[in-house]
Amino acid sequence: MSYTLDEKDGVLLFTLNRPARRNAINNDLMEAFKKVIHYVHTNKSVRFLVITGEGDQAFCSGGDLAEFHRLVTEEQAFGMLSKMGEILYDWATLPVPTIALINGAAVGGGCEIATACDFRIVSREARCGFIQGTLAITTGWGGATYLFERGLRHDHAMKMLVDAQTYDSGQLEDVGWASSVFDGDKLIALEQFIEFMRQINPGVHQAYKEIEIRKWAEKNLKQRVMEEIAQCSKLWESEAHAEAVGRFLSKNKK
Ligand SMILES: CC[C@H](C(=O)O)C(=O)SCCNC(=O)CCNC(=O)[C@H](O)C(C)(C)COP(=O)(O)OP(=O)(O)OC[C@H]1O[C@@H](n2cnc3c(N)ncnc32)[C@H](O)[C@@H]1OP(=O)(O)O
Repeated sequence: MSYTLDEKDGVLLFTLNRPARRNAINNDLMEAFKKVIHYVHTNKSVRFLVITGEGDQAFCSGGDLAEFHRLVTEEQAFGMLSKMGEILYDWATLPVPTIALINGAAVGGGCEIATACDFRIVSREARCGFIQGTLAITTGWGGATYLFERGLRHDHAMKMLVDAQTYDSGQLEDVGWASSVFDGDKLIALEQFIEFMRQINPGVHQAYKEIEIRKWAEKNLKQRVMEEIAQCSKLWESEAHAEAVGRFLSKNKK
């Protein structure tokens, strides 16, 4: 199974379980995201939605380059990118606090998924970054649109995107992307992070989420996400992108 889903004491823990692929997102995992979103909407017992990665190497390495390398044209790319873009919008507008429990590298689309969450709790050893630029593309799942919504100083947000480099946990906290940095057991860190939230009525959490969701509706956020995705789709069919992905996929091959 490419993921696990555990509900305990109001916390729904969604674990990406493809460690041999650094928890890369393939079509199966996109369907899993949809199941998780439906579960949250239909189970009022869920008070917090947490996403994490299996193992200690990666939270999520973004789209599965082997699976998606087959997508060549702008139209083919838009089909996959917009599917995940819709999913992430539905994720970002859930009525419960969403937490990215970042146990390792969060790069590319993995960084976008974390940015679409309300909170990012980052392991001291983790490195995260919007590395899409190194593949001659831009963020393809709405991550830049969410990043500009997260209240970072504009130059900090822009530099994360245009540098296309990974940041260590200290840098991520300095620029305001990481909500907190933890050492040791991630589940202990999670419980410490939600200690006070647990004491508050879920209706309060839902009301605060609705304030942000109303703002996003007024600002046409979803339309802006789709425009971001259309832009990435155009770059996807470039020779530079195909060559960059080909280099990555051949780098470890004997
Ligand atoms: C799809 C759209 C979306 C967007 O446009 O927004 C994106 O996500 S684009 C960006 C796609 N992601 C990447 O380019 C990241 C690629 N991965 C890495 O940079 C590294 O793997 C890293 C930093 C995550 C971890 O490095 P580490 O040294 O720990 O591991 P390896 O690189 O040796 O990888 C181990 C193993 O996993 C395979 N792998 C890793 N990432 C992916 C991936 N995204 N898709 C498919 N497979 C991946 C890698 O090929 C190795 O396989 P092996 O068979 O063992 O050689």
